[in-house]
This record gives sequence, C-alpha cells and structure tokens, in this order.
Amino acid sequence: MADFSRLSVALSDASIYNVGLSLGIAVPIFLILRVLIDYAKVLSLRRRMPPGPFPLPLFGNYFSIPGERPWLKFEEWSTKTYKSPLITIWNGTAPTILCNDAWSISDLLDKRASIYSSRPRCVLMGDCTGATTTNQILQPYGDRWRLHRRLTHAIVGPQNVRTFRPSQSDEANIMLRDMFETPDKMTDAIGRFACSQASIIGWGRRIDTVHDQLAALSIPATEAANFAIPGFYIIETLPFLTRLPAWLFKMPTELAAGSKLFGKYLWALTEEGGEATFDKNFARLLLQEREKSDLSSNEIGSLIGNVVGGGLATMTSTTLSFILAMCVFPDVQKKAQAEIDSIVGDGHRPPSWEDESSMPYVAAVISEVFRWRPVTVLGGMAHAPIQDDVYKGYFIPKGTAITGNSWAIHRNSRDYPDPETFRPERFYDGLERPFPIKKGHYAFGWGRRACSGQNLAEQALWITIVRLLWAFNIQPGLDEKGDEIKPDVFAYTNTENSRPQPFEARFTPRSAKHKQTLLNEAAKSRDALHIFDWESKAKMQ
Ligand code: HEM
Repeated sequence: MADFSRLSVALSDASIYNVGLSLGIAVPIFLILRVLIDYAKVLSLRRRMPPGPFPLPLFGNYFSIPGERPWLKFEEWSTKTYKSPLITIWNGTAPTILCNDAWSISDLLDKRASIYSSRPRCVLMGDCTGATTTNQILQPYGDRWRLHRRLTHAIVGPQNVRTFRPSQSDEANIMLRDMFETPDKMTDAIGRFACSQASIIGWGRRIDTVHDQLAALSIPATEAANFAIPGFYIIETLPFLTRLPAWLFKMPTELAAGSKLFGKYLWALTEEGGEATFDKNFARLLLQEREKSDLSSNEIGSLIGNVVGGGLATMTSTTLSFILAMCVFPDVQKKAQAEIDSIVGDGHRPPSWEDESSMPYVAAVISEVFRWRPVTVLGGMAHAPIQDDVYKGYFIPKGTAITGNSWAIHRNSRDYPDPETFRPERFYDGLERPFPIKKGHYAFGWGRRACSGQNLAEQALWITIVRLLWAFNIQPGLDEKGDEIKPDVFAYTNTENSRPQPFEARFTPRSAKHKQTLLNEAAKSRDALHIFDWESKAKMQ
C-alpha cells in the first residue's frame, strides 16, 4: 500500500509538472498565434481601406504617430504622402479613418448619417468608466441615445436656450469687468464665465470664482477629451492592459474610482439643483422626467455634467483664440468696432441681443474664429458606422472610428484661400467659396451627432465677443521696455481641446464713457445675479 501511495504522489507530481510545462508552452504559443491571426486580418483589411502608414503587429501605427500635435502629421500624410483626403491609421488592431477635407467627411457623416451616427469603442472614456451606456457623448446610435439627445435639446435647443440669455448677458458683464481689472487673469475670467453659465443652466447656482469646487474639478476633467486622440494612450492601442492587476497598471482602476466619485458628486449637485430658487434648471427638468424615462442617477448626472464638460474648455479656448486674433489682426477689430458703433452709438449702452441681426460683420468674425482655430482639433469624438460600407471603392468596416481632422479641413486652401489669414470676409454677405453646409465650417462636428450644445455656445460667444469688441481696444501685452510682445499664433496646446498657450493681452476701454458704462452695467448685473447665489453643500471627497 505504502509503495502504491508513493507511486501515486510521484505520478501526480509529474502530471502537475507536465500540465505546468504544457501550459507554459501552450499559453505563449496561443498568444503568438492570436497576434499573428489578428495581424493577418489587419493586413488583409488595410488593402481594401483608405491608405496610411504600414502597421506593426499588435501596436499598429502607435510608434509612427507623433506625441506632439499629431493632427499636423495626419494632414501631411493626407496631402503629401498618400495624396488622399481619407487616411487609415491603426490603433493596435482597430482602424481609425481620418478625413482631411470637408467634402469627403460630409459625404460620409452628413449624407450617410443613417449609417455613420454611432460611436466606436472607447477603452478609457467608455470601458473603464462605464459611461458607454450612460453618457450621450459615447452612447451607441439607438433609442437611449435619442432620448438623451432630446433631453439635452429640451434645455439648450435653439428655442429653449433663450431662457438663459439674461443670465448670460449679466455674466458677460462680470467677465468684462474682470478682464478690465485683472487682464493678467483673462483665462480665469473666461473660464469662470463658462463654468458659471453652465452651472446656472445645470443646477441654478452661479460660480463666483474659479476656486469653487465645481470649477476646480471640471477644468482639469475636460482634458478627458484627449482620450479621443489616436495614439495618445497606449491603453487604447492595447485594450487588454485594462485586465492587468491594479498593482501592475493602476490607471484603469484609478479612472474608474475617480469617475464613480465624480458621478456621486454630480448627483449630489443635482439633488440640490432640484430645490434651487431658479426652477428652470436642467436638474429640475430631469428629476421630473426621471420616472417617465427610467433615468438612472448616473444618466442624469452625466446629462448635466455634459453641459459643464462640453462647454467649459471649448468656449474658453474659442474666446482666447478670438483675443489672440484681435491682437494680431487689428484691422479686423477696427472694422467690427465700426459696425458696432454704427448700431449702439458712443458707449452709452453695450450691444444686446436685439442688435445681433444688425451686425453681420461681428457674426462673420465669430465664424472665422471657429474656422481659423477650431477648438476640437480632431473633431471631438469619432463616429462609427453601424454596418460595413464602401466609399469611392474603399471598404469601411462596421465599427471603424471615423473622424474629421478639423485642423486640416479648416486650412484647405481650395475652400479657404490664404488660410492662415484671419479674414471674416469669407463669411460676410454669404459664403465666399462653396462649402458642404451653410455654416461654412465644421467646428461643431457632423450629421446627427453634431454638437448638442451648439446653440448655447453660439449664444454665449456672441454676447461675449460683441461686448469685448464694444468695450475694449484689445492689444498685445507689453514687455519691460514698453514694446508690444508679438504673440505666436501657432503656440497652441497639445490637446484635443486645443487652446492658445498663455499670452498677454491689454484690454483698454475705448473711451471714458465705455469704461463708465461697463462698470455700471457690471454692478447692475451683479445685483441681478443674486438669485443664483447660494452655497453648495455637495462636496467631492
Ligand atoms: C465652442 C463650443 C463648442 C464646440 C466647438 C463643440 C464641439 C463639439 C464637437 C466637435 C462635437 C462632436 C460632434 C460629432 O461627433 O460630430 C461635440 C459633441 C457634443 N457637444 Fe459640443 N462643442 C461646444 C460646446 C458645447 C456645449 C456648450 C455643450 C453643452 C450642452 C456641448 C455638448 C456636447 C454634447 C452633449 C455632444 C455629444 C453629441 C452626441 O454625441 O449626440 N458642447 N461638440
């Protein structure tokens, strides 16, 4: 018996050893086979898709995409290397098609919108945070997304957004005062304005300083848009990294924990907003809609969170680009001011909404800002087709990420001659050149997924820009010798929401009368805004 039992132990030891040995050999062989099969699929697909750099196994084009402003490289690949408006790059084994001209992207995302209105898989923003099902920006095309879009439009759609004109006008006056008093903090003044108008819409509470927790948390959170840049994060290239234990790779766990906490914070704000004195806020609307549409607290939080997240960085960057343009193109500024003066006179009142239709040149200035420096430089968020498609002989598989290189689209000299010059005349008195859409630019994206906050953004930017032009001569900052510092118009951040690197500008009131009026208006506006002044008890721990 004893001998038998020793034999069986020896046998079982041997079989464990053998199994271990077999696994040790089988697992790597399986993994290598898997990589090779995936690579074979990539190589076979790429022959039928738009051209692009040759991908490596597993990593795709990860190593050929520059870390610094990759949109410039994509434009070069499109116009010089492959001479094709559409190029394909591989995020690991997943293709992304980048459209580098307005006409091809319009053919796909506008004209074939019934196919191209879903979203591709997003590892960081979607898988790691669970937002794919709860956040409109990421939701796949379908009924839930339609519901979210309808709800967003119920608060900031073309008609409904007018409810917020008075508070926007008051906040713009406060912003003007802040620019006048502390021009070195212009970015804070604009960021506070953008955050406050979003918070008023969301929860009926204004933001008095950028140190408010909502502003302090939201400003860095908007960097999440970078997750959409192909090749920016290795995890988008190698999604299996999300399965590694946290001690080995902590980013996914930290992201998940952070977004859970932020979600709780948004919900706490929403509960407060439901009780706010100003009852036309989004929280109130969604809480009423909650049962009817079976909305989860995460969905409600992200719907309101998008008003802050969608508008904060985009509006701040666009306003800064406008200021930069005015510092560099003074003749445009003078022409816009002449138009404003012809309508509102000598500074006794600031321009208001009723004046909008009488100021076509100001409208053209704003369109040119969107064109000259489009903020979402790679189109914000890629679309994805819900079925395989063929375009001009190229195969586009279902689920492929497809987006516009807005940088390249807005600098195409066929559509915009002399594209580096800031020239509002391109948009004045009709479009100077044919363009697929009436707007004449694609700063707000395409087709059915085009920006839901467009009307809000345009309304806010109009009142901001027209009042800045009315109140100030905007000029570059001065160095120690008193000479103007020429700003670098190409010094922009390396981010999806691209904004000018810090630069100095002077805001000189255009006359004593303008100065007096702007200070009086700011004081009146501060009183009017008291209804939105209350302290939030919601805190993110
Ligand atoms: C200058 C300001 C803004 C710019 C340039 C901008 C740009 C964009 C772009 C390019 C997209 C992607 C469109 C596409 O997929 O084709 C987008 C989507 C979106 N934006 Fe904006 N945006 C701005 C302001 C806002 C504001 C103020 C909000 C607040 C409501 C907002 C909310 C959204 C939402 C919810 C989406 C997702 C739409 C969907 O997938 O159905 N945006 N935006």
